[in-house]
Amino acid sequence: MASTPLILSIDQGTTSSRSLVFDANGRIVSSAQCEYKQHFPKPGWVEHNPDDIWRTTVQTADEAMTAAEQQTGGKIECIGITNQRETTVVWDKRSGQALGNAIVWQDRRTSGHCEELRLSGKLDEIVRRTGLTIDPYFSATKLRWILENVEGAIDLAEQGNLAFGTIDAFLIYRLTGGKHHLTDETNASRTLLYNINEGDWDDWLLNLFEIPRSVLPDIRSSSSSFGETDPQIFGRSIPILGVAGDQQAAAFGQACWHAGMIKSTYGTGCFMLASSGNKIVRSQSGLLSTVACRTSAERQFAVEGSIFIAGAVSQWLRDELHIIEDAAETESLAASVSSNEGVYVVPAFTGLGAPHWDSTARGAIFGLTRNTGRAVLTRAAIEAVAYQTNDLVASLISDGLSVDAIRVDGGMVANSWFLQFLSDILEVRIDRPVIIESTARGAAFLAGLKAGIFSNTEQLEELWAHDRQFTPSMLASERQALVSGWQAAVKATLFHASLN
Ligand SMILES: Nc1ncnc2c1ncn2[C@@H]1O[C@H](COP(=O)(O)OP(=O)(O)O)[C@@H](O)[C@H]1O
Ligand SMILES: O=P(O)(O)OC[C@H](O)CO
Repeated sequence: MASTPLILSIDQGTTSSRSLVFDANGRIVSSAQCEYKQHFPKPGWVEHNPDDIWRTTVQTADEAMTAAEQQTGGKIECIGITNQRETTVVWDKRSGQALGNAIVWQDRRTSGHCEELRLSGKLDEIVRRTGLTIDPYFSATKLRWILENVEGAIDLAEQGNLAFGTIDAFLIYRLTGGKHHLTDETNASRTLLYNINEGDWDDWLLNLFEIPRSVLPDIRSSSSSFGETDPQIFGRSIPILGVAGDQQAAAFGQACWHAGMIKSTYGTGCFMLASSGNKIVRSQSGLLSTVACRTSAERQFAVEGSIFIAGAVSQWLRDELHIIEDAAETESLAASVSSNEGVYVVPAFTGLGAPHWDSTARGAIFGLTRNTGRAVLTRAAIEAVAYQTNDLVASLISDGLSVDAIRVDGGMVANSWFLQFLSDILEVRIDRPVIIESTARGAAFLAGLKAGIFSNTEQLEELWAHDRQFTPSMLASERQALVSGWQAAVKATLFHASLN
């Protein structure tokens, strides 16, 4: 019997590293997952230990590969990598050893630097070049911070021995035994150092952030060759043929590559991407322009709304408030009460992202009474994710895009109560696919196309199937009252931030 071609997809996420093996029909054959420690050394700071990222990646990859090969008699033919974006790490090119912890996308330590940039009148030019905005979220100010504050970094950079990367580049470097310092264009487009119009690192931005060009990886398109793994790691060399930032990979895994198609991923944060095909669409209402995955010569783009806290509200309820034991409990608790009783949670724990972009905002709860208990608080926290998505949809609409249906994925979409509420608030059909691991699937698609395991994107489109559709059923008056309550809560939160 001919052996089945298999694809290993490494999904290095904010809270865990996952490895999934897919077959030539885009089905999951095996998977392994390992959570790792989050470091919060100061208020607003979030770090990851790069060795934890490396260890959990190799461990889960090994586990998933062994299981899949034993189960099917097939062989892993290629690897796709997808990763939490913007998170910034530097390492010594000679040893591959990181200089300190990675600064995570949620980290706010560079708020002051961002404020200075805004006040210096650079916003419009930065937006024009990058499609992004000025915010600590992106990599550039984090890298600048490292060069200024991490011992030895600037000296190594001057010697040409310092490497910068988002997590994809770090993993490629280590997996290829230090042979390749590469990133892909979707990850590059999130650094604030990449010119979205020209498709390359931008000298004006490098100069502005004082970043030496020698620290930067070379950029490839997402479905291309990123070298082969060092045989000492998995016992043999395996080509890395697909790399993309996790949100772009999720859009690809959801087959959202025609202009106008929209996906929204609910992991730690929520990231909504609307494909704009081969055009860069410039939002006038707080959304970003970003590079999407492509499989041909023509570059592809998307409009993105980024919300920093989505599934992480469940972790907050579990780990900080201790009012639930498991994220899955939020579904039955939210459904156990008939309304939010006027309670609104604004989970601006790490500032507010799109469309407000206020890195100084902090979380708030409104409408508490002596009667407010864990069920109402949980419901309000989950509802907040839907209201935040509604703010993104309002931005898309005011930018002239139409929103007919949204394909959703990520850990939080296991919560059907949330998806029904989301559909009610958005007044839009929500499609949950059979495979909600779209991120990993997207990276597998990118690698599998390059390897010839999949013949074209039409074939991949046919592999997408929905598990359940959620359609709006709430009374317009009820919806309006809820959205107004949310808007008032956000306004008060922003006002409070402006006082500091
Ligand atoms: N049933 C659920 N209801 C609400 N949130 C959930 C549920 N299941 C998982 N989550 C949340 O989803 C997130 C995990 O999703 P995942 O896609 O794995 O995230 P990431 O890739 O950011 O690490 C966690 O924040 C978790 O709290
Ligand atoms: O790891 P996730 O799924 O929370 O995604 C993080 C995003 O890429 C941040 O931009």
